[in-house]
Amino acid sequence: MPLSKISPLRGFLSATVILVALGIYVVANAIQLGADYRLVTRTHEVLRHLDRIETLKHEAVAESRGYLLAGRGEARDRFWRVSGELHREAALLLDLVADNAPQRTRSQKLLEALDRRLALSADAIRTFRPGQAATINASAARVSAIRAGDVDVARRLDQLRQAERVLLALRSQRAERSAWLVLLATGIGIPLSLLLIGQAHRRLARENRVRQQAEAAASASNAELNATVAQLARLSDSMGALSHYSSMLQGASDAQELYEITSTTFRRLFPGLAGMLYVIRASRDHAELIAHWGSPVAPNDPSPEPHACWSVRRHAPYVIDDLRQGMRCPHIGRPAGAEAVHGVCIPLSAHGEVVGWLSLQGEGRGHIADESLAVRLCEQLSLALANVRLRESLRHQAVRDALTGLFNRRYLEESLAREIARCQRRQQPLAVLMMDVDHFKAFNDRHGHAQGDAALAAFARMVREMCRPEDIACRYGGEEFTLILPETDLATALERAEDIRAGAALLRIGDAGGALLRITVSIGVALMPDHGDVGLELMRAGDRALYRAKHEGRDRVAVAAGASAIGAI
Ligand SMILES: Nc1nc2c(ncn2[C@@H]2O[C@H](COP(=O)(O)OP(=O)(O)OP(=O)(O)O)[C@@H](O)[C@H]2O)c(=O)[nH]1
Repeated sequence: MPLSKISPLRGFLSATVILVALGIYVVANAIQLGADYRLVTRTHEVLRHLDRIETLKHEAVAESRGYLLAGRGEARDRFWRVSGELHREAALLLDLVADNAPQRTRSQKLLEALDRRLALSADAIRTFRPGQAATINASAARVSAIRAGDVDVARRLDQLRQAERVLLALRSQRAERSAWLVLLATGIGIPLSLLLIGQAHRRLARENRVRQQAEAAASASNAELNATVAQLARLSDSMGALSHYSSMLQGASDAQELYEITSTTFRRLFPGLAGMLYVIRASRDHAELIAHWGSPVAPNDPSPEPHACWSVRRHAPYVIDDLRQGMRCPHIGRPAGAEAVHGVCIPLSAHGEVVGWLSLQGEGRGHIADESLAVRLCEQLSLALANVRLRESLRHQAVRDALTGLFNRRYLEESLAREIARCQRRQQPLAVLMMDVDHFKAFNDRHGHAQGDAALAAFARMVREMCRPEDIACRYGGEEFTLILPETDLATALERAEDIRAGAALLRIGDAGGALLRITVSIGVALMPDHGDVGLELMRAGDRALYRAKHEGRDRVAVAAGASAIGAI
């Protein structure tokens, strides 16, 4: 298997095994080398002893000859002393070669040869008599034995030396081989271990890198997943908020409720932002700030022109990164503080027409958070606004007279019955004024139908302006009008009727030629409970009083018959 394919664990294990085996081998070889060294040292000692034995043997022989030739006693004494020393050396030699049987045998034989040779010299010394030197020479047999002994000793010494030298060579060779093998094993084992460790380290580093990359990828995908989950949660919250807002808007009965729901919803969903809700008036000449929430960070025009907002001009949300520097909508003033203010204006469009806009503003620079949610909320608001307007318009059409804007006859009959019941419950009076424009046929004939319409509208406007909020002004039909005055007694009713009559007489209706036309009205007054307890009864009584006012000369007020003290004014 190539080294690069070995796993890091295997690599480290193999390197450890090699290093341990190498260590054991080196220790074993060191022990062997130690033993070899000791043996070599001993061989040198043996050789030294052999040299010493040879030297002592030569000394002993020389001393014996000295004694035999010169008869000096000192030479004889030295002979005995050297002989003793020679024996001690020989004993030491035997000790040194005790574990080597052949050398031991050779050493014993050398010792024996020495003993024999020294015995010859000792014998010659013992038999020597001063002045008898010539006798020695005469003993040829002894001389021959001495020479043979010398040769024998020399031969045995050589044998021992040869054997020790062979041993020395063998031991040196073995020690050298051991050292070389240690070197070889170390030279191979250590680089191989290092290679394995390096390879394992490299693989480990690579695996570490791969693991780190995998961990980084896993953590990135984890973060991505978390972000997606958070986004989904936000989306779900947004959808929930949107759905709740939508259902609340659908339940709203009028525009005012829409504004309140919108204000509450935006305050909750966009807590850091101030909101301004503008609605363009039906006349489209200006917009009106009809609701606001939060603390505005810039001044806002309460009644700007519709085109004062860029979102209306562009029919799209308009983001302002910083109100201090960017292209502000003209309806937003310059923020007073030094801090950046960001904002967005979102148009409210329904059925292709912009009906208003929502302006959101907050401290700091940039886009508002969750702008898309704000846009979708505004879409819902636009639809709800259009629906409420449509509903109000239909309701208006159903109960209002188109020419005068007053309530129509159907509404009159419904509300009269309701108001009578209410006043009866509270034991309060209720007055009904039946009003009719005098000689209106003649007015029409003289000035035209359009002028007639204008006169009716002008009269209706005047009546409406003179009404209290609880009064109900209606066009009964043609040029006839009815005014219901709840909780009004006869005296007050007559006062109000007289005010209307006088007001009508003061009306000036301009014709095409610039002339100012005048009208007068007659009014009949009936009172609940004096003239009846039901609507029809009261209206008939009022009608009769009106007829009387006409009959008595018009431009006057008459009270229905049966009323107490007050008669016609
Ligand atoms: N211009 C205009 N005329 C209307 C309207 N409705 C009713 N008229 C007219 O009002 C006139 C009512 O006339 P009459 O009922 O004869 O009464 P008058 O002329 O007002 O006379 P007196 O009520 O007796 O004073 C008729 O000519 C109708 O055509 C309307 O909506 N516009």
